[in-house]
Amino acid sequence: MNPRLTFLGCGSMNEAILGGILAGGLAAGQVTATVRSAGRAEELRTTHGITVLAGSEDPDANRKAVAGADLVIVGVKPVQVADVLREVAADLPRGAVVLSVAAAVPLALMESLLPQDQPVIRAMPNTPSRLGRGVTSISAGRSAGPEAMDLARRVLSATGTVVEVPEEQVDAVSAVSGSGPAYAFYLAEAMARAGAELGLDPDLSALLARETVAGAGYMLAEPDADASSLRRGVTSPNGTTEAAIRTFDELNLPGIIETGARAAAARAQEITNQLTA
Ligand SMILES: NC(=O)C1=CN([C@@H]2O[C@H](COP(=O)(O)OP(=O)(O)OC[C@H]3O[C@@H](n4cnc5c(N)ncnc54)[C@H](OP(=O)(O)O)[C@@H]3O)[C@@H](O)[C@H]2O)C=CC1
Ligand SMILES: O=C(O)[C@@H]1CCC=N1
Repeated sequence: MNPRLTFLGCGSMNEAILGGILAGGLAAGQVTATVRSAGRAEELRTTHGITVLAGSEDPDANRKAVAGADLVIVGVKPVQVADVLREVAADLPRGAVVLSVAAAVPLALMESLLPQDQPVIRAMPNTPSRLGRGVTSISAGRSAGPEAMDLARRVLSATGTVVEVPEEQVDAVSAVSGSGPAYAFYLAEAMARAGAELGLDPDLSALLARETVAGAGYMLAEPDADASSLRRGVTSPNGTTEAAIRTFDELNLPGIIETGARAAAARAQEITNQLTA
């Protein structure tokens, strides 16, 4: 079966998923997306050849876009999810699976806004999905049975790895892999700055940092890769890398990263509390 997909909202995250899915072979003719602005709609049409409706031009864009959909991927900001679901609730095909990628928006909230038996799935993807190298968690809502979960897994497999987690773990997934690409880019930025401070031309240093983080990522992507043993492979006893890692440990960089991840998860909980108050 060639599922018909609708993306409600198509910014950074949903465009990354869209890119992965189209590269995986789904025909552009199977896909409809909605956005707010006409300019963004035109950009997406030109880039991907899909049908795009803009809310600023057609107030019924979301309602029209869900007609005939098998899978509806909701990718608006968390605070907009409830309004968008309310808007499309009456137009959703009965069996259409609604999959939300929004951080912090609980299944129960989404289910309360949709018809009783509508299958709802909460997902936490990340932007490397565009290259088929993403990792996405999925959590089933009360009416999302094996068929709905299989459809989600099948469609999302084009974007990379798909794992299933209980909903209470989604904030932790978000703190590791949802936000995680930003941590890796942040590391690349810091390495580039360090190189420039050590006297390298800033552009050269940025190139070295970028290629290094990307190259290390490729090594991590090999089957059975293990971050610790790969790190040990670079760290000669009494050598230069050991001096750097010892310094990171003395400054408790792992603890700093854990504190950052805890802040991300706590922020998700705070948003959930605001949305459900
Ligand atoms: N960015 C990431 O790495 C990740 C994001 N997420 C989640 O993905 C969701 C989207 O985030 P992100 O892609 O970064 O955000 P963006 O702001 O990039 O995208 C939001 C999109 O929603 C569109 N939009 C706004 N209002 C409406 C509406 N009423 N109807 C239809 N479309 C609308 C916007 O259109 P326009 O462009 O015209 O304004 C835009 O295309 C969030 O809920 C976030 O938690 C989850 C994991 C990772
Ligand atoms: O920053 C955010 O809120 C979203 C969710 C995970 C990654 N980006």
